[in-house]
Amino acid sequence: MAEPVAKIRHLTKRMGNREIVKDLNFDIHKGEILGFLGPNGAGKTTTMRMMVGLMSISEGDIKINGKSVRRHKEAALKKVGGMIENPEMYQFLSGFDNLVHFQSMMGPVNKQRIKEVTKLVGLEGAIKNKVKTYSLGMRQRLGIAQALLHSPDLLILDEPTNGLDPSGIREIRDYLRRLAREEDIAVFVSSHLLSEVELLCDRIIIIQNGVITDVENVRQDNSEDETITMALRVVPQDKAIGILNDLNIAARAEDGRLFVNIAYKQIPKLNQKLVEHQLDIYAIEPLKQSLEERFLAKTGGGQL
Ligand SMILES: Nc1ncnc2c1ncn2[C@@H]1O[C@H](COP(=O)(O)OP(=O)(O)OP(=O)(O)O)[C@@H](O)[C@H]1O
Repeated sequence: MAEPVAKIRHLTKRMGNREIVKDLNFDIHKGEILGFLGPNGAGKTTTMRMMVGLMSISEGDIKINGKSVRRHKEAALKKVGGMIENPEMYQFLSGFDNLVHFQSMMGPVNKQRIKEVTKLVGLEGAIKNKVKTYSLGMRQRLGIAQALLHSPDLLILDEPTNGLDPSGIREIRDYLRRLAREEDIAVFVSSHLLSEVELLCDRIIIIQNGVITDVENVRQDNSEDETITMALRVVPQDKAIGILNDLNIAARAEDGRLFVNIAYKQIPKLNQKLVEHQLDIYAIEPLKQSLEERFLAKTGGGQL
């Protein structure tokens, strides 16, 4: 795998005698959307503020493209775009003029880039309208466009879907996925909603009380030897059980389905056998556990 865009090592933040963030270690890779999931007050914003240089680091370091945020802050943050808390916008200016204004504070205005980022977040039709006419979702997208102006390799977004309705959440999700895929950007996004990060992210880091308690792959690629649980809806069932037994696969019948634990690579063979014996196959599907179920199983019902 290519070098990670960001390497977070032993990252710690102290305020007074409290450790708000304790010894965080993780990497963020190009093209991935990494979720940062935790309840209110877990330390997500504090971590992100350190990652965009808005807050000093007490201990440890963050390296972006190999450059240390602690020692070479300006060079390290050159390729980082962030939207932490609600983006500040001029309500009486158009979205376009807001982007021009923001870009002019950082250097020369590049209208071509403004057009590109506008397209990336799907605001072409409204970019000349005043921001005060925008919905919350459009403002969030304009904030993301602003963070993208200088073509960052790493985009850091703190609760970008906060306060949005389901269609607004969906829009942000679609645009972020497109960004990661088409621009090959690493996206690090926080949320306190498990169901939301599960839909959006490739991988999720769970933080509780300033400590990483879990890292989960959301899009699971099954390796050949991995054992998975499959649910089979086949008729007649007793004949199917006989075939499974011949293949040394134990089956459990429940609710009109058969549940089997088999190696991923055995699935085609099983399929073939059932067809050969002319069984009626209605479904052969992996029994997926939702992230919530996996999380509850791991924490023994712990609260997020
Ligand atoms: N400037 C500060 N001084 C003292 N304590 C702080 C400060 N900022 C944050 N905290 C505390 O640090 C903890 C983590 O806060 P943080 O905002 O990082 O959490 P969070 O996971 O982003 O939660 P939320 O979603 O509510 O913003 C909280 O207990 C908060 O009260």
